[in-house]
Amino acid sequence: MLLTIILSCIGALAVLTILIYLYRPIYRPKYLDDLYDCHVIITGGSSGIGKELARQLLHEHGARVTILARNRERLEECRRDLTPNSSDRLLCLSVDISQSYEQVEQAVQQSIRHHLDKSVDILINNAAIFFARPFHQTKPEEFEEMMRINYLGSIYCTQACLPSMRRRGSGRIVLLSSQAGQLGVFGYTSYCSTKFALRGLAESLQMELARENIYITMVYPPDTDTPGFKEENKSKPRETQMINETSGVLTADVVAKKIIRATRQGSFTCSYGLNGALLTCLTCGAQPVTTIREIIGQSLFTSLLRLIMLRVINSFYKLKLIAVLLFVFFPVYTGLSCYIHSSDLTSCNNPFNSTTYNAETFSSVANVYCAKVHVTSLLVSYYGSSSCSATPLASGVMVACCQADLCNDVNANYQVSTLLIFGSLTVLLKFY
Ligand SMILES: NC(=O)C1=CN([C@@H]2O[C@H](COP(=O)(O)OP(=O)(O)OC[C@H]3O[C@@H](n4cnc5c(N)ncnc54)[C@H](OP(=O)(O)O)[C@@H]3O)[C@@H](O)[C@H]2O)C=CC1
Ligand SMILES: CCCCCCCCCCCCCCCC(=O)[C@@H](N)CO
Repeated sequence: MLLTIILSCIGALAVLTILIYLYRPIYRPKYLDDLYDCHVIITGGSSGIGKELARQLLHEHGARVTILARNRERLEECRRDLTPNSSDRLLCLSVDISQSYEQVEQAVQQSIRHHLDKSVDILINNAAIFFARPFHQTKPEEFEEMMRINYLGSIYCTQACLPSMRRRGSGRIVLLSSQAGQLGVFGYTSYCSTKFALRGLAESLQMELARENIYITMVYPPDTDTPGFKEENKSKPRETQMINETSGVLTADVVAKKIIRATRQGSFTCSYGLNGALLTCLTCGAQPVTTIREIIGQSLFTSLLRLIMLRVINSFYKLKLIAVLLFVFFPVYTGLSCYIHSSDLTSCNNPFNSTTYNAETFSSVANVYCAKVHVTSLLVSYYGSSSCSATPLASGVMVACCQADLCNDVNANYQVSTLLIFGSLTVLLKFY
């Protein structure tokens, strides 16, 4: 008996050892301890995520940074912002990374000369353009331009930096993708394609470069509050907005911090929040891994995630109808209840009673809330963290909170009725 137990223990251990050996991470990059005096090139570093990366690398890590972007005024403003006392640690060069390889190469050479002939340690391919628009409203030239900047621009910069990294035998290359580089999203026919292209590039290139101690990091942020994002929002289809809202909005500061960490670790992927982790696990495909945690997570959970994703996608396909229902219902309902409760509401500071109120601000505020309500109910039901009955409740609470936002003074009657009406609406939608 004892012998059998001992033998099976040894057997189990042997199997485990073999499994761990077979499934060890494909490569293990060395952690970059010290970024002081590191030579970093950031494309699109004059705005948003790129600018925040430049700021943190300069001021928190003491790196030497070169920013490549087109607009000279924005570059100059950025230089003043980041180094008010002017410093030779920051070089800003005006170049369009999508025009020609030669121009990009010249800029990289200039950067190397400027930073005391140090070869490039880290290249961050961050520059991109983006907009959300249905396929049939997008011109062929717009597809071309986006591909040229987002994809070819990254190729040119990577090719220009690689020789010096190779010579030294180490380097890190970061490619800014997006959650929209992990799944197709309504309105992103042009943008998604460029980000999917980067994924193919990253997987193939990593296979070539791992033996040379050069590691690639693909970054998949959700919506991030940047000048580019604000511009994009001016003409975003509602469907795109509602889908994107499921992942929330981050600040450039948070996004940049994690990019720097992932780059130092040499992780192949860098994602954000619960949706990010789930999407990265679901879309792992044939990409390399650098940690045992990823191997276990991906091999155990991808099939389950596929099932959940099918439900999520199903709701994305039906968004239009749900959106119409909600967008019609919400303003009408809120208008009515403002009218009914107008005496309660006058006592508190709410925007609907102020003189600046007009129909347009009213419906745009209402629309944002609608999206949030819908998204909350989606999340609650898909993550299965609560039963069906929790969904309308969560939405009701959400609306109640939104209205408390509008009206500093919390009015109980008003909110209870909101909760009930919205609760029943969400139940209807759920069964539909
Ligand atoms: N903000 C978001 O919601 C998200 C962004 N991302 C990705 O993060 C990256 C940065 O986004 P974000 O900070 O919002 O972008 P912004 O639009 O705020 O900034 C883009 C930067 O890229 C530069 N740029 C654009 N085209 C070129 C070009 N042809 N040559 C050189 N530089 C160029 C711009 O400068 P100039 O115009 O002067 O050339 C600017 O500095 C992008 O790759 C984006 O796809 C991913 C997920 C979400
Ligand atoms: C099982 C897993 C469930 C996961 C739910 C899926 C959620 C998808 C959200 C997609 C968000 C895309 C944001 C793109 C932002 C961006 O890149 C732009 N701002 C720039 O153009």
